[in-house]
Amino acid sequence: MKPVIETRQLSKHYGAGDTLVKALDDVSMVIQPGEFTAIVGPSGSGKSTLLQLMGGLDTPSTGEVRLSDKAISLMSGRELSDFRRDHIGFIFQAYNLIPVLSAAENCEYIMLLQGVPKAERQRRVDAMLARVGLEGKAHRRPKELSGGQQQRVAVARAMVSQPDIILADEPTANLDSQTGKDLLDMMHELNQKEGMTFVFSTHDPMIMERASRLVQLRDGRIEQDDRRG
Ligand SMILES: Nc1ncnc2c1ncn2[C@@H]1O[C@H](COP(=O)(O)OP(=O)(O)OP(=O)(O)O)[C@@H](O)[C@H]1O
Repeated sequence: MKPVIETRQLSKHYGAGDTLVKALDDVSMVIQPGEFTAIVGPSGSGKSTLLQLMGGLDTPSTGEVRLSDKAISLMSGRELSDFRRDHIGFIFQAYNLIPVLSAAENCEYIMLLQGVPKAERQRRVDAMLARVGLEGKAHRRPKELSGGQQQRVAVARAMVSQPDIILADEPTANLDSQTGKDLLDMMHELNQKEGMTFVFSTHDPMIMERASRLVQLRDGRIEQDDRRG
């Protein structure tokens, strides 16, 4: 199977000399379609840095990221932003919804940029909001929704443009444990039923328990990489 994302000897350094920080240090890994991967490790071990580089939101100091077998470094800025838009869904700890747009409009936005026709946009938004349990709340703005509901909108927004992979940076960190569990159940179901590939950066034991693969980072390096079942 063609990997969704591959990193080759990826490093990200900040500063120099005595103040050099190796946020990521020689990380090579392959994410296969259908995986439900948790990247774990102590605070400062490089989890967010790895996710940002994997999604082409940041550039490495050395090494390479390949998305669907294409090297990011060979893409122009425009090509990369189009590629990200069309192939990668992002979910962030702080939800990052657009406050002035409704739940439905937040989901519709990327499809507008993709040029998806209106009727198709509407169909996909309705189906996806129902899928994440938000039917009836399509017209609410983020501030009229709870944290868990906002994160559900973020999952719907990430899924609705039919990406190859969802990169989720500590998606449950701001949620109480029951709301976090419900959200995780929903993402796990999307993985199991629809084969959506997920990579999480997380401290959440519930995500670690469900993950099909656990990658442990320490000081910017992979300490352990276990696939289960
Ligand atoms: N812009 C930056 N400038 C300097 N150092 C940075 C920068 N961004 C990250 N770092 C450093 O890189 C290292 C890895 O940071 P990163 O945010 O990836 O860790 P993390 O594992 O996601 O941590 P947490 O679990 O606390 O979110 C840390 O030592 C951090 O201080």
